[in-house]
Amino acid sequence: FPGTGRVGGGVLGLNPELYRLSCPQANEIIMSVLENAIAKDSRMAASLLRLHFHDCFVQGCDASVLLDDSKTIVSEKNSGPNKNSLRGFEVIDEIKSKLEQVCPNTVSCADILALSARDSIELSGGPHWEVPLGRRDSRTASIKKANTHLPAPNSTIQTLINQFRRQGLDEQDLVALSGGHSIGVARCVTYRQRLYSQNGNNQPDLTLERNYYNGLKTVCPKVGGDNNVTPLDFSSPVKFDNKYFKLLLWGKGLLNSDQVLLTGKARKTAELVRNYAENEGLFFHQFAKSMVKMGNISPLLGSKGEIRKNCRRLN
Ligand code: HEM
Ligand SMILES: [Ca+2]
Repeated sequence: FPGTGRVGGGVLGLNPELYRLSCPQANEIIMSVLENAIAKDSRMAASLLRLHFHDCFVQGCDASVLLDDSKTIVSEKNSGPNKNSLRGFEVIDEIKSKLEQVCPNTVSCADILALSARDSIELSGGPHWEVPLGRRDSRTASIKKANTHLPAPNSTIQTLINQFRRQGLDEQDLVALSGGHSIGVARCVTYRQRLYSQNGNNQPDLTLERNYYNGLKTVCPKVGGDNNVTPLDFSSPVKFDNKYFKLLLWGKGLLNSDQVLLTGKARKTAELVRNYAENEGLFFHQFAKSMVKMGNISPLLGSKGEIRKNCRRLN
């Protein structure tokens, strides 16, 4: 099974069938909570996808991102990339409490994050994939790694490639997973630099298409409005599709980290952007593959970690 190879000391790898006997209702419960949550707030699918990503890039997919501050924990929620930005914690709480009622001490918070990300994509019109299961929950968190390992929106292409490589992910994974920005929104603070002073020279990023740039300036003024949000993919912000890549071809990527996949002078990533813009099936196929790969980053297996009863705190 995937996940087996990269773990030292675990006796078993991850297994998509893990809860078939121990919690057969798990999939249905998760799906029904998500359907309601997304019906109430269409952005929630995007927020849950991002939660899984921000978990996996910090200590691996171990639900470290869900831990609140406590005597022994410095929460990752207060790191630069996460603060005032991550959302969806209440939805994960609701899923966890329902699962604890029907199959106590069985489904880990880390697996709930992976399954919620998968189901959110499906509910948004994207591909389906099988999720290897059996990640256990950490007894630690790392605000330091959250501050250093999560990519920044003004990253260069080389920084993005390096940060993904450090997680065992290659350029194909970087470009396909960036397609997660097919849904959801970003705050003005995350892209303001591109509008007003891309290189500290009081000039906008010249790769921004003119009309798109003018529109963005109205939501994101030079001063103030830090938390004003705008879609990452304005052409279909709640539908998971390949429009994100088409927008990049037209100079309408929102974040610098989006646009440099095409313009950043890395021939491989630029070619992948063009391929995914052209062929949605190819994008869906690679996205599913890369999500499984990301979901397998350093899981806690065997007797490592624990199955938390409440995702916000240690048992
Ligand atoms: C390649 C490097 C990446 C960078 C630099 C990046 C950066 C960002 C930033 C700055 C935001 C807006 C946050 C805010 O304004 O509060 C965001 C949102 C989002 N990101 Fe990424 N991201 C990256 C990769 C990914 C990946 C790999 C995924 C998932 C597979 C992902 C999924 C999302 C989603 C779904 C949202 C919208 C969340 C919402 O609306 O609540 N991102 N990202
Ligand atoms: Ca983690």
